[in-house]
Amino acid sequence: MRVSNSNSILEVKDLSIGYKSKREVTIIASNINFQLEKGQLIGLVGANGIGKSTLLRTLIKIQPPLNGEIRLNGNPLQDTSSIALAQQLSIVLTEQLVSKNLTVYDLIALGRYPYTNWIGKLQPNDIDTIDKAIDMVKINELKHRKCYELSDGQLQKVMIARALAQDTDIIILDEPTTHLDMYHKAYILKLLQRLTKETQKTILFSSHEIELAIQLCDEMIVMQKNEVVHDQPCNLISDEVFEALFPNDLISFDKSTGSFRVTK
Ligand SMILES: Nc1ncnc2c1ncn2[C@@H]1O[C@H](COP(=O)(O)OP(=O)(O)OP(=O)(O)O)[C@@H](O)[C@H]1O
Repeated sequence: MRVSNSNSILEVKDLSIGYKSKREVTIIASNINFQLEKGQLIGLVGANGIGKSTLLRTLIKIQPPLNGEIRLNGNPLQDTSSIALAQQLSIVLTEQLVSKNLTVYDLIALGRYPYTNWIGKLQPNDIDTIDKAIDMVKINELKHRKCYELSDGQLQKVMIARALAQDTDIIILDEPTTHLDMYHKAYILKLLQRLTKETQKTILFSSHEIELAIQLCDEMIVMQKNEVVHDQPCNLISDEVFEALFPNDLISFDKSTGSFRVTK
């Protein structure tokens, strides 16, 4: 694959994703092509069951691609060791397998595991990175609390701080706005937008908050039945990509406001 742009963090070429069992291969999406660059906020959207989580799982190397190439910082993902992967890519999943008995600080400190020795002893630069992550997400007042004491919105911020402490080029989040109210959905996505600008990290998230993603993202990946499209939100609107996302018997997309309306 061509490494055409030194700012390119993640490149996907002719990718097919899906599931293989002994008896059959189920292709969820194919011919996926995109290139994500440094400092961008990218929203991955599409209808329920279209394959967003499958795509993210493939990008984070939990699931093998059926076909095609994924390159992280120019190197094939399949050849990237677990430790090298953890130094370049961090993950925030919806259903986190965190021990909620940990304090917020200790949970965020776990983000440093790719850099600490086998005892996991934090060095001064680790502590500095953890403190910066806590400051950036503005959760200083939470740091001595136990994770089980947190609301969903607070826990989401803590998980984002943990990913920042991991100090990777790209952070990938699967539905970070699930369980949040309207205000906190906007808050979390706005926080991600600010972090891309302040840190120049690339942040890719999946979401059903299409209208917020249109307003906040630099680029979006839209999964449709027969095609996966990647472009800036304004181009996706003028190409009428959002009109084709859902059956139009119930909702339609209003180009002028960038929002969906219930058909009367
Ligand atoms: N382990 C699996 N084996 C086989 N098929 C699977 C598996 N996991 C998911 N699928 C199927 O893959 C398709 C895509 O699912 P996926 O969870 O990726 O969609 P999604 O866009 O993330 O959905 P949602 O928005 O509802 O979370 C669905 O048809 C689903 O049934």
